[in-house]
Amino acid sequence: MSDHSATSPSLLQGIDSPADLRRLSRAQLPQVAEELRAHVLDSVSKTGGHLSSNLGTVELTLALHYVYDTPRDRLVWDVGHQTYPHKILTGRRDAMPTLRQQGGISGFPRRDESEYDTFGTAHSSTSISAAHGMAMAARLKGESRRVVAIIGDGAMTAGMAFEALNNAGVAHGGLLGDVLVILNDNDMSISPPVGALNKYFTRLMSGKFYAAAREGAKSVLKNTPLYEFARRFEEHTKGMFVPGTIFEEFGFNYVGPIDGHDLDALVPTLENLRDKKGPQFLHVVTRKGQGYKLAEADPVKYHGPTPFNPAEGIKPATVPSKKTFTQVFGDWLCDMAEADPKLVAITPAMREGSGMVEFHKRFPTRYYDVGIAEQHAVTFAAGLACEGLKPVVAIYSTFLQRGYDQLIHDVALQNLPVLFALDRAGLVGADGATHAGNYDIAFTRCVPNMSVLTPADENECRQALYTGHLHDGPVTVRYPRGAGVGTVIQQEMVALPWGKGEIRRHSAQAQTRGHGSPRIAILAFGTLLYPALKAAESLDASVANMRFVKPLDVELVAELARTHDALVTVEDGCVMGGAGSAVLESLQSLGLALPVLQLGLPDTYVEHGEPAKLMAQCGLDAAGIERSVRERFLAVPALRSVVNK
Ligand SMILES: Cc1ncc(C[n+]2csc(CCOP(=O)(O)OP(=O)(O)O)c2C)c(N)n1
Ligand SMILES: CC(=O)[C@@H](O)[C@H](O)COP(=O)(O)O
Ligand SMILES: [Mg+2]
Repeated sequence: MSDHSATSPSLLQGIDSPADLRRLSRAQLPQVAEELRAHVLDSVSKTGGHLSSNLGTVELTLALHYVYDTPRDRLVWDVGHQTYPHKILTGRRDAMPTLRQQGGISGFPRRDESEYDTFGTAHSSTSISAAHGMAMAARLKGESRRVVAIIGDGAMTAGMAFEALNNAGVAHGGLLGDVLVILNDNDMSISPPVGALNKYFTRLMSGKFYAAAREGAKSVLKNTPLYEFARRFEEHTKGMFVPGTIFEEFGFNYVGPIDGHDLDALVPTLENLRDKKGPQFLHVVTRKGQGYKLAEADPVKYHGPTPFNPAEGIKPATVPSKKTFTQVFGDWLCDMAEADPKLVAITPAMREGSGMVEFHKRFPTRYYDVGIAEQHAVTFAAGLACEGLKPVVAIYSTFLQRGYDQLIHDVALQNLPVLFALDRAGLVGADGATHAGNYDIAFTRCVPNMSVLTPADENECRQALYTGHLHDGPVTVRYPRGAGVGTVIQQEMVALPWGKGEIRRHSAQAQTRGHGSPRIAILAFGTLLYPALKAAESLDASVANMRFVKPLDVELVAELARTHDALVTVEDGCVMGGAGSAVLESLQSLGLALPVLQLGLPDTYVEHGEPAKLMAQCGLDAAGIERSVRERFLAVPALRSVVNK
């Protein structure tokens, strides 16, 4: 990165809104781009966040806010992980040190954060649908505004993007939306992109065509006035090199590919497209990590780094840290694949995040990265299972939401043995509410044939995955982001007793309910077993590690209900419909009535922040569990003596 800003007064510091940007001359834009890129690198290196994608969208963002009348014109970003330059130009420059921190600005666009964030997002491939909706609304309301969807080549692989193209490219009751779709093609997803579409994009921007376009454009367009430049640029890129594309078949006017780091190409092309009616499609070529050599060389490593020193780059950790649950899964997957040739593994574009790099290396023919296509991932697994294979779908809890109908209709209804390794269960931290895996217990346990396992620690996670793999039906094994308590992981795989929990702590008051001192039992699901055990010490409560939400260990529930005066359920999923609800349902059918306190994630969206602090805020650390138990049972006369201690 060259240091333009060292020699001239800062332009970026004078931009508090896009209107300020639009007052600058075209000749000043390269300096703004340089300062913007430096600001992104500087702030992300301090806060952590999505770096490579943001370095790649600097010029595109600048050109869009320069050409379009934002916020009147709508920019709809896909995924939204590349919106830091947009945030900086739209009044949030000085808030960047708070990015993804508790109480700070979000790492994604949010309608409640800025009027420039036209559509809340973080799950991919929604932009064209939303932009089409906005464009049609403008037509119906008689407003003349432009709507632009900016979507990456990775996000473009999802079926939803094509559903939207299919709909946006034709007239509805004679009305056609004025929508521009910009394909930001950096030839990368989080990991290298996959699939036939990627091959197609590669052909469109292949050395031969794209390089010739750039060179040809330079000579054709030299010394032409602005409007003429734009007109000829489009003609040049369109007519000469890309006679017919798939996007034209969808009803879009395709322009490109153009260099997304060249403001002299971007600004006139956008000006030209801005004034066109109907569905437009602009193919822009960018480089992920542009301008920061280390990120250019390894955009995967710099996709979402934690804080680092930009002068040195990301250093390998010196102290070996505890294994994350993701690593536990990755190790198990390789060991299991070694033992069972029927195992195949699927990721919807999350190879690194799901811990599958090693599996991909060692078992390339049994590894499937299907792109950002969660629905397909699930039904594809169903097909594999129909033919006797044992598919493992490694998927973040939040992204399984995309494949819910497929989970019910294609997998569970046919009782197919598909193992869902559900990573990022519970709160995830800096990504916030969009990525929180709060709902999977509730939405999987209600599906017939599904089994739902909630291991408490690393070793149990390995054994739960093994147990799930052996089971002849659909199973989810859920585990959170990051590390657990750090239990020793036993290499030997031993199946957990199916549908059975275990008592991990006995209250000292080992009596039958109603006699002697009152007793409380905590029924813990998943990793919250450990804070529950801690809370139990001062409460002198019994604690059960339930392990299974479904099939629930009803015998254990009955035993605990008969020998205790109150039950507490604890889980890192939503309270509504969650594991605690399963316990209540079982008590009801057993005809047992006693006070029950359900602890879990609240019926609100928990914002971004540090996971431990957020869990404490939700009352799900040891102190919070203890506090809630005391508060709740203080109101029950029969239990007052135990919680008053
Ligand atoms: C539905 C969904 N699945 C997976 C993800 C995780 N994810 C976030 S960004 C990304 C890659 C997107 O690639 P692309 O759109 O090309 O943007 P780039 O990172 O290249 O800038 C993925 C897989 C997501 N956000 N949403
Ligand atoms: C934007 C997006 O969806 C991913 O990049 C996500 O932020 C990754 O999260 P993890 O860091 O938990 O893998
Ligand atoms: Mg990309």
